[in-house]
Amino acid sequence: MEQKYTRETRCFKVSRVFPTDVNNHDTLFGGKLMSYIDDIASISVSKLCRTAAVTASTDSVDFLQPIRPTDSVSLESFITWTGTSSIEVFVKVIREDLRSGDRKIAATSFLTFVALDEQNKPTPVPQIVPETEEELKLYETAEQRALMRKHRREESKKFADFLVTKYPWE
Ligand SMILES: CC(=O)SCCNC(=O)CCNC(=O)[C@H](O)C(C)(C)COP(=O)(O)OP(=O)(O)OC[C@H]1O[C@@H](n2cnc3c(N)ncnc32)[C@H](O)[C@@H]1OP(=O)(O)O
Repeated sequence: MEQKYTRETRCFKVSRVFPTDVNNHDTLFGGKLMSYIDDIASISVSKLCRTAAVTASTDSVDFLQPIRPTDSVSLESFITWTGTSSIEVFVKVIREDLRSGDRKIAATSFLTFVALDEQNKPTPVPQIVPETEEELKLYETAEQRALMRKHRREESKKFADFLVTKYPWE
């Protein structure tokens, strides 16, 4: 089985917060941050598997700190765990006050992608090898998160079966 070190999947992105990126509280729009998160996570996934892959789920995006126009927003992503075709990615968002240099964790997120072959079917991915303390901690706790996701997915399917697809005006 092919293996890759976590560090080989690590990506980093730093942006300014422009006036078009903020909401009416003058903080970074949550949807913009979610788009940055999905974008960077997908690049870590490509570095791992080098095949097509889709976002299967996002566990949560925990917005811990507001990000203001005087901050920079940095995102770091890396693969924390792999199943057979599924890939867990962790994204850490840091906001830095550009006037003081003060840094805070502004958001964190776990996403799961699934690698696809040329027929768009799930396909096996290389296994990940963690090295640092942070990577090891996230790797060791990943199986538990994968189990919770499996359970949630089953519940979501049941819920979807219950929902109607009729439009309100029909
Ligand atoms: C990059 C983008 O923007 S993509 C756009 C947004 N994403 C999409 O459109 C994806 C839509 N969904 C799909 O295409 C399908 O549901 C897929 C590809 C995610 C899964 O396909 P299925 O045929 O249901 O896959 P299957 O049940 O065989 O599971 C394959 C793997 O995916 C994992 N998986 C499937 N759904 C989920 C989920 N919601 N969350 C976490 N893992 C999942 C399974 O646990 C399994 O993992 P393993 O191979 O490591 O054991």
